Amino acid sequence: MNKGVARSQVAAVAAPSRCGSTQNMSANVKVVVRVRPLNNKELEHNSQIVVDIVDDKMLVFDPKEEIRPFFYHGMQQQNKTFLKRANKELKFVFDNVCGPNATNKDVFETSTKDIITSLMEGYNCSVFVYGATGAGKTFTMIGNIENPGITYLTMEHLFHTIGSFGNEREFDIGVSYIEVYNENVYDLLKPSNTPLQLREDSKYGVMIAGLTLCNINTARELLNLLENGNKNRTQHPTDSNAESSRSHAVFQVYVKMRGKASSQLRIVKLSMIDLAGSERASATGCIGDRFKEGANINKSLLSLGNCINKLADGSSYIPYRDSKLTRLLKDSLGGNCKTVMIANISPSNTSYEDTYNTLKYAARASKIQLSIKKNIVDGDMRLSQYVKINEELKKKVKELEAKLSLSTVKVVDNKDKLMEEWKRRILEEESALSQVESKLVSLMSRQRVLALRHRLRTQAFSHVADLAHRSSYDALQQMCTEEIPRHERAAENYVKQSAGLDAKIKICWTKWCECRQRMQSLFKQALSECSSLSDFVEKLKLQSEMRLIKASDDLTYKLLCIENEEIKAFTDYMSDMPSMLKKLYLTLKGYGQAPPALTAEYLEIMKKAKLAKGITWCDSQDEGDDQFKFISTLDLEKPIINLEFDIKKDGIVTDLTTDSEDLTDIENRDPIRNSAMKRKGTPTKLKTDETVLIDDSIELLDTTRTLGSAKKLKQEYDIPVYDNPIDPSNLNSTFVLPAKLESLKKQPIKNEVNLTTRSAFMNRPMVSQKMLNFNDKGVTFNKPIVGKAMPLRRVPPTLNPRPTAGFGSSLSRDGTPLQRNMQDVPRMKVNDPQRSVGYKSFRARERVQAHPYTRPTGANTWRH
Ligand SMILES: Nc1ncnc2c1ncn2[C@@H]1O[C@H](COP(=O)(O)OP(=O)(O)OP(=O)(O)O)[C@@H](O)[C@H]1O
Repeated sequence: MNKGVARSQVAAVAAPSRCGSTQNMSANVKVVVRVRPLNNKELEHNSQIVVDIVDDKMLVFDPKEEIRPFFYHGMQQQNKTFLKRANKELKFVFDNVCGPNATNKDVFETSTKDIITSLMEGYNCSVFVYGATGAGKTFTMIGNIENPGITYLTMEHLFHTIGSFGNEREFDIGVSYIEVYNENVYDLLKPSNTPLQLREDSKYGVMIAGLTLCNINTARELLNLLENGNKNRTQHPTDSNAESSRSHAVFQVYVKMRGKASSQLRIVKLSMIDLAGSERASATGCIGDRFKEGANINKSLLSLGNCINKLADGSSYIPYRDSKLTRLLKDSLGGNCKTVMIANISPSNTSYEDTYNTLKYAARASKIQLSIKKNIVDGDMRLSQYVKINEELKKKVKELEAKLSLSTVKVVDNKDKLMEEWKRRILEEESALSQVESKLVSLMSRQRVLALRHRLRTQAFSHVADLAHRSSYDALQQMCTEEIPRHERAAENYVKQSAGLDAKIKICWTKWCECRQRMQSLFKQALSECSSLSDFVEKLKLQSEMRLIKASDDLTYKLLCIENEEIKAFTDYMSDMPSMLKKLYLTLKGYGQAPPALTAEYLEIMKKAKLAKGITWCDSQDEGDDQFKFISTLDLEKPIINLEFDIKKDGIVTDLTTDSEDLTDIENRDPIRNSAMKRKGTPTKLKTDETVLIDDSIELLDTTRTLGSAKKLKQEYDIPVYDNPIDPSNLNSTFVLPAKLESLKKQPIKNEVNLTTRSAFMNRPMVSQKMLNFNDKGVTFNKPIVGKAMPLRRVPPTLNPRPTAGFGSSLSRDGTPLQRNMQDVPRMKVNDPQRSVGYKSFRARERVQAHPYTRPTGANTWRH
């Protein structure tokens, strides 16, 4: 065996405590009571003895005193002992009772000598001393040089025993010495301020991490170790004991035995515990730190007492964890351990309570039943045993492998199930999403088709209206006028349908967004739990994209078909134009009325017509405009629900009321959107359900295209008064037609003035309910007014000389201030006999002037 101190892992040494083959046996805790002699103090105080030792196994606590008769004046007195409390006279029987004269050797002989035999047999053994402060625990355990304690004696005996086994076994002995002070564990062999930690292992039991183990070979070495260790132990004087130990000291010996002939290995542990004394603060007179020590001591001893009680009662739960001490003694008290308890008591009545308590605990402890087993590993097994064990292990391995493969299949199974479950959930959600999506796509397609049809219809109507307006052909104008209500109804229907679709799209789009959000989070969850679903998820995403692309393609195809039909109709319409144009041109030419510019233009058009491989759609510029984009694309992310093909935008009527008097200004404000809508003769729907008709009934107005000039013309032209006078200052070319145009149209049209101008007024349904003025000076009439562009009697010219009016001048020839852009036109009188001639010549001049090719450079007309 090696000498000296060596650090080693406790686990390695303590390992065998719960392993190896065992031989079970039951045993009680052996309890030895030691009664110390009265100390000097007790003797000085004439203390009475309250413990009567009957024999080596029995004692009586607080025995009855022999009552001697007391006589006074010859009479026996009865009440002599009336102040004396009643004796308990409790009889206790223990494994051994050592009296005041017993030496440590005697105690050793009766208590721990036997346990060395048990230790050699392979049992863990434990000895602890219990008692009040100053009861003689340390004296029993450690003793002194002259009278060594049981630790030394036990170890001496151990070494003696080891010596007797010298030929049979090899031994290895390690010792540790610790103290539990204030619920902290300290190493007494390697003093440190850092407490050691207790570890509990199901296999090896309670261990102390970082504990120092010292190898010793002789009892003398042990004595030196104990002496050094005790120097490190916490001791403080108390009233009860001048050298009171304030901690629990645990001395442990690990013995490793290996049979020389066999390979049998025994590793056993002997624990010897010197407990701190149980105490009453009053008895010890402790205050401050000592009081705290005492409280902790009492606490751990109380836990020990509880454990002893529970163990004695056979309780299934033992509160070992209540204190460090009980955790350390767990093995000694209730585990695989032969245990000896030495209860130290004082015989003095001054320690009456302590002695009584100690005896009670000792009595309880003696009832603890232990189940102990030998810690023997038989290393001398024959080959056949190895083979058998090997086969058993192989069998076990196979069983485990089978279990493992089953569990793997199960895991795979579970994985598949999980994947299938996710797929099912995703497909369910996908089906819901595609249903909503298909509805949304269908609604949006309908919206776009409707918008396109409306746009085409509006354009077509605008073309016809423009043509009719430009023409003086009454039939054409009539045709256009009849178209108005139809167009109005169509526009109304469009607005209604469009609004309905917008609402449906909005609802459907919200649903679609929710579905898609759910779908996204489902994808996310599924992928986080089952990454193998990534292909499946990607496939679904692609499918969804494909679905949208297809829907978009279908829509584009549908729109193209509609536009194709339109182009075809337009082509048919246009194909008649060249022949008509040719006839007209030739007629004009025949009359010598075709100017060179007109000829050049005609030839240019004919050239183009010949070269044209096809017809270019007149609105081809729409390709680049937003409206066209809206129609032809399908963007589910941003559904457009406020269409702008009408003048309505967000429920607000586009401003037709303007300060500008120039029609061109209005048209130019938003040429792309409004040109077709606000050209003269084009009805435009207002918020009030009325229709604005920009209607220059007097063809003369074509010369100027300005309202100011129109007014001026009308004033100068002196158009006769009809039914109701209208203030010419408010006269303009815009009329508001009521919604029920049909009824008004049926009113008889007066045709009193046989003038083209008048006819233009009369034959057009210029039935006004309200007049719009571009200067925001509208006048409302309650009754319908028929044909009423009323002339204003001219204001007599002033006497002041007027500036000469000329071409482009802002003054008329007669000095009347002209409106902006006013053209110089000859003045005519309606009642003039030559009026019609005058008018005709006026129209002729006007037309010549109006035509861009015919702006006169002199008085000549063009003749070919
Ligand atoms: N059997 C005995 N024979 C002679 N003296 C004894 C005996 N038992 C105890 N003593 C003496 O009594 C005094 C107190 O003993 P000891 O220190 O062992 O008490 P203790 O129970 O360990 O007290 P504490 O718990 O406070 O440490 C010591 O001086 C000791 O020498």
